[in-house]
This record gives sequence, C-alpha cells and structure tokens, in this order.
Amino acid sequence: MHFYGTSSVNEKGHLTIGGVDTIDLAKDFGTPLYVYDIHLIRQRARGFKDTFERLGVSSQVAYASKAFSSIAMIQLIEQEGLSLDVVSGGELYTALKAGFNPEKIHFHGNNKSPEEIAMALDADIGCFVVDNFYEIELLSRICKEKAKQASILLRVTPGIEAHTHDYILTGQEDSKFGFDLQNGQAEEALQKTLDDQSFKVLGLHCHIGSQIFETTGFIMAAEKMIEKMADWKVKYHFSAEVLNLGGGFGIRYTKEDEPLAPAKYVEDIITEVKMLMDKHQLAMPEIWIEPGRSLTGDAGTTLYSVGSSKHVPEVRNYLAVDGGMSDNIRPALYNARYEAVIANRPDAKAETVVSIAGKCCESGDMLIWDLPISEHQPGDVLAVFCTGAYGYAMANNYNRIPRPAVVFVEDGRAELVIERESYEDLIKHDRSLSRFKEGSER
Ligand SMILES: Cc1ncc(COP(=O)(O)O)c(C=O)c1O
Ligand SMILES: N[C@@H](CCCC[NH3+])C(=O)O
Repeated sequence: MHFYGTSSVNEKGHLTIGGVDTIDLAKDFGTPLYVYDIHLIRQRARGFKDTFERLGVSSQVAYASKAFSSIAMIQLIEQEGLSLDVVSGGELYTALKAGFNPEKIHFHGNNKSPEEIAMALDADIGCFVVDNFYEIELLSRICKEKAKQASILLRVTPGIEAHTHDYILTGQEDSKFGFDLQNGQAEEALQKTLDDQSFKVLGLHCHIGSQIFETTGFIMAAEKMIEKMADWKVKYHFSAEVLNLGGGFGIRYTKEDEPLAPAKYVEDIITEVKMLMDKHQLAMPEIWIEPGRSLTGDAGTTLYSVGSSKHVPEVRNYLAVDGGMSDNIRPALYNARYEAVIANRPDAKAETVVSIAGKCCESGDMLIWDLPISEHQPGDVLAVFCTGAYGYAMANNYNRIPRPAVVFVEDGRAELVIERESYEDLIKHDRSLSRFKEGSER
C-alpha cells in the first residue's frame, strides 16, 4: 500500500490519518466522509513558497480554490500565507466570509457576470484575470460606474497541447479560455486595456491544463509569452510586472502515475524562465502560480462503508459502497483512477479483485474498476485515496443523496469542517405544488 502524507497503521491494525484512527472517524462522523490531512496541505504550501524564496524570485502562490473550497479550507490557506484564485461569485463569497484578505484574491472565469464583477470590485480584490473582449468592455464600464481602477492580468492561450485528459486541457488554440497569442487577439487585448484608464495591466496569465507530469509544456508556454513580452516592451513600452503560469501540476493517483515532487515543478520551470528573461533582456517579473490539485489532492481520503456485493460468474465481482458519483464524479467524467484499501485492515494481503460500485442508479457509477482487495464484509470501511481535489468540490445531489461531511485531521485531532447534508437540506429550496389548483383547466 502507498501511504500519503501522515497516513499510517496503528496498533489495532487500522489506517490512521493525521494520527486519527479512520475507523473511529467513520463511527463518529458517518460515511461517506472526506478526511483531509491538513499537515500535508501545509507542507505543500510551504514547499511552493520556500522554493521561490530559495530561487530568489518574488512570487504569489495562489491556491485554486475550485479544487476544494470551504470556509475552513480558505482559512487554512490564509494561515499559510498563500493567495487565492476564485472563479465564481460563490467561491469569492466563501473567501470573503472566511475573512480572506481581498487584496490577495485573483478572480478568474470566462464569463464573469456583471453582478460578480461588481461584487469583486466592491470587495477591492487584488486582480481580475481578464479572459475575453466582452469582459474588457464589461469590466471597464463597471469600473467607470464605480469610479474604480481594476488591476488585471490578460489570460492568453499560448497554443500548447499538454498531455492530459481532453476535458482538462486549456492551453490549446481551440479553447474556450483566453486571448490567442498567435493570431493577434492577445495583442489587441493589450492595446485596448493599456489605453483604458479603468485598468492597471499587471501582466499575462496562462494555464495549459491540469494533471500534467512534465515541465515541457509549461516552459514552452512561458517561452511564447516571454517572446511577446519582449516584443510588446519595444512596441508599447509595456513591462509586465507579473507572469502567471497557472496551475496543473500532476499528482500520484495510482502506481502508474509518476509526477515530479510539487516543488520540483516550480524549480525546473523557474530556472528556465530566468534564462529566457535574461535571453530577452527583460527584468524578472513577479511569478504567480495557481496550484489546486497539487495542494489538496493527495491530502484527501474518502471513507465509505462497504455494503452489497454481486458476483457475475467468470466476469466480475462488484462491491458496492454507500457513496459514488454523487460524492466523486471524476471516475464517471474522466475515467479517473484511484487506489483503495479496507481501512480496518490495510496491511492484509489483497486476495481478490473487485470493482467498486457506487449506489447511484447509473451503470456508469463505478468508483474503481478491478481493485485488488483483501478479505472484506459488509460494514467494513473502504478508504479511497487521493480524493482531495475536485472530489467534494464536484459533489452533487444526484438521486437526492445528501453530500458527505468533511473533517480535517492533524496531530491526533479531528474537526468537522463541513457538516453532512440532511434530508431536510435536500428539500429546503423546494416549493410545494399548492399554488396550482388541482386538475387545472387546459
Ligand atoms: C485558470 C486555472 N488555474 C488553476 C487551476 C488549477 O489547476 P490544478 O488543480 O490542476 O493545479 C485551474 C484548473 O485547471 C485553472 O483553470
Ligand atoms: N475537474 C478536473 C480538473 C479541472 C480543472 C479546472 N480547470 C479534475 O477533476 O481533474
């Protein structure tokens, strides 16, 4: 078994995380349950920051809160001194409610609404990452109405195809995000924004995709952006103060995955960026990055209770758990793969192979295909590793299944940070039919 972060096995032979027995967690908080090893999140956050410091490069490390956002999570990010990337009014609202310093919030999105823009301007957030020409006009108009100036980055599409799942690619030319760098759109966006008093143009942003294992794509994207920066310095006297290279650093979900250590991505990319800056005789700008998955992914584990099973002779054994695509849609959406163990005996030898089914009324609701697993029975706890990014964040109420609870564990303590939804929660926005008369005339 591969242990992540502070995971271990105690004297009872149970899986522990953050010094807490996972079987006690399942009893105390119920299942499905998301458990976050916050020591590991802190380590990752410090690793990114320390690497920049060691390289002598001023930086902002912004946590991409789409990976997992909650009041406590945002407060943890604030404790660790990171900045924050938000992509919707809801993420911004969560950050503000958590008491996060608005100056360190960067607002993303390819279709920010007028209300979202107004909310962000009223909160005096640090920066808008402007995605398209419509947004330039909209943001400019709302800035004027509010007599405010917005600091902005221009999100550019560098024409890079990173090697990852098609649905999470974002840097290629045919993408819904950003101004194309090659066809002149990015330059046109720069001209428009430099000419507009509503904006302070800080620099450029790109994000080439997610769950990327190599640094080549990041370096190629940086190279294309730096070439343009050199060009625009001459043409427009524009010196970018900030170069934002996005997120996307890959993590280990299964033994087939071989990512670099998170801080190593930064080290390799920044070393190249420094050389490119020198080559083009540009001063090193502040470097911003936006890791999501690599901060929280392997810090999250989901605990499920084992329930029914089904044997299809000579084909497959299905083993069902009390959650599924309602708490983790990634396998159904991306064929995402995970490893798991029986948490009450993680060291026991895997003697059989089962496919872990969710409880949703959907054949595609399979969490793990062909998992080698030890002896098990109903009531056992299954721990699925590496669910900390885009797991709870994409949870839903399909089949009217309440979303699970979330606990943080550290130094032998467990704290509930998101309550489990109740059935009452599920119907709280429903309205009754009573406004309509029975058998209304047609
Ligand atoms: C603009 C932007 N920044 C940052 C991220 C975070 O990516 P990851 O979780 O892969 O680090 C994403 C998601 O892919 C994104 O779209
Ligand atoms: N939701 C995706 C990542 C998307 C990142 C957002 N740009 C995943 O689970 O892998």
